[in-house]
Amino acid sequence: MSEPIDLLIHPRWTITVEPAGAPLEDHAVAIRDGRIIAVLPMDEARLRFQPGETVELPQHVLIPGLVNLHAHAAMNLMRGIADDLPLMRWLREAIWPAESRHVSAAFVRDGTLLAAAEMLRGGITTCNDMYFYPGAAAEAFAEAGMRAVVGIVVLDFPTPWASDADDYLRKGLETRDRFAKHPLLSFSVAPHAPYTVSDAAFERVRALADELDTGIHIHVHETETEIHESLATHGVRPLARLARLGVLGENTIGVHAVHLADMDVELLARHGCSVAHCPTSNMKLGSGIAPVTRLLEAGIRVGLGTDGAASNNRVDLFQEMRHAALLAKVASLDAGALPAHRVLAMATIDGARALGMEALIGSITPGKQADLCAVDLGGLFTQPCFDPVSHLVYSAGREHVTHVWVNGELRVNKGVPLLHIHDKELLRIAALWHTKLAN
Ligand SMILES: CSC[C@H]1O[C@@H](n2cnc3c(O)ncnc32)[C@H](O)[C@@H]1O
Ligand SMILES: [Zn+2]
Repeated sequence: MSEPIDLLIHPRWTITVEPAGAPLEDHAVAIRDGRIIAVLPMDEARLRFQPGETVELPQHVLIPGLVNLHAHAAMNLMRGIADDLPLMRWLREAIWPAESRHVSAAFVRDGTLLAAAEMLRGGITTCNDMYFYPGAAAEAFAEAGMRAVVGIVVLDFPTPWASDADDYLRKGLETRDRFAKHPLLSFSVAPHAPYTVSDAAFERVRALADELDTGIHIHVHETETEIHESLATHGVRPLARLARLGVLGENTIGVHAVHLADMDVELLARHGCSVAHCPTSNMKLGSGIAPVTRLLEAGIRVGLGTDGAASNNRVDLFQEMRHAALLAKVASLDAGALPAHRVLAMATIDGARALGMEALIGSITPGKQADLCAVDLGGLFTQPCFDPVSHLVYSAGREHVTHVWVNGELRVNKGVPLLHIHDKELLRIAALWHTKLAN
């Protein structure tokens, strides 16, 4: 008697990511109740299972859904609003003034919906987000059916969302309680950066993260200015200050980590921190090149992030994979630096590990949730195909993504998103905000 299952996916290649190894050919992935229950040769799958549905993908590669380890999803509404500026001028002269005028619950909900649609279509199934009005972001991710870790943001200055560090934490906690039972949502504590958060607020951040057993998500060592200012104000480099305040730990994700002395790498490694590498944002803001090879050699987990659409200006992990691989080679003048399979692991299982979600997502492994992405390698631009992993990183793009599943639910089918909200409506929303922000 064959076992009933909900779905059998039969791609040409399956890249499980873990265990690492050559792509599996002519295998199938069996899914029941949103979970992967087996990865096995198709011949065996035909005998063993009675699927409710079979999806044949004869020229596709199936990979785990991609994990965006750092995003400000709502900033999709500010794509292209201020280009070609370095970080501090970009923030102080353009972005923060625009945010203080326009950010609201409606802004965050609409912007996050747009970003979720862009991410899902590009194969991203999990987003580690950090933005104001986390409740509005959570609503949008839930509506889009996308997995997200929503940041409880903390700054020491007032914004439309909250007045001071206590207010950010109190409102963030209320939001977390509101979504506590949601199957796709979880929360982290997200102090913005060392230069916007006081020692006293960091102490509350650490206490809250300990109490809730959540991660900490923070921008660190993005520019040299940040380090000089910290030395002038606190007498130590930002990471040393965070270590002193107890903010560094196995659940801490440091975003950017571009300017690192040996002592900084040593601190990250000793505390078991992870790094969210955002190569495109680092290039576009002229921040520099993160020393990814050094970080990996020190045993530090490195995942990939897009950052927000105002500093990228795409929310596209295929782009980040390619940029990460190419930048590492340029930085070290070593073509062997960051090979394709390592970069794919960074965009999947390493991101999942950084989020403490490796038991749930990040690889095509029995027992994990069925967050999956199919990429069509049958077209002209990906011919011939000697190695699908090479094509994923160096040749293909998000335009080749055809199917995306989250928890076994189809979110993109043959390139067409299956969201409750249609593209036409999303375009109308974007146009409305464009008018508001332009005036
Ligand atoms: C507390 S909500 C997030 C806050 O961060 C700003 N932001 C966006 N990108 C970056 C970046 O690369 N470095 C530092 N801060 C960034 C965003 O505009 C919000 O104000
Ligand atoms: Zn950021």
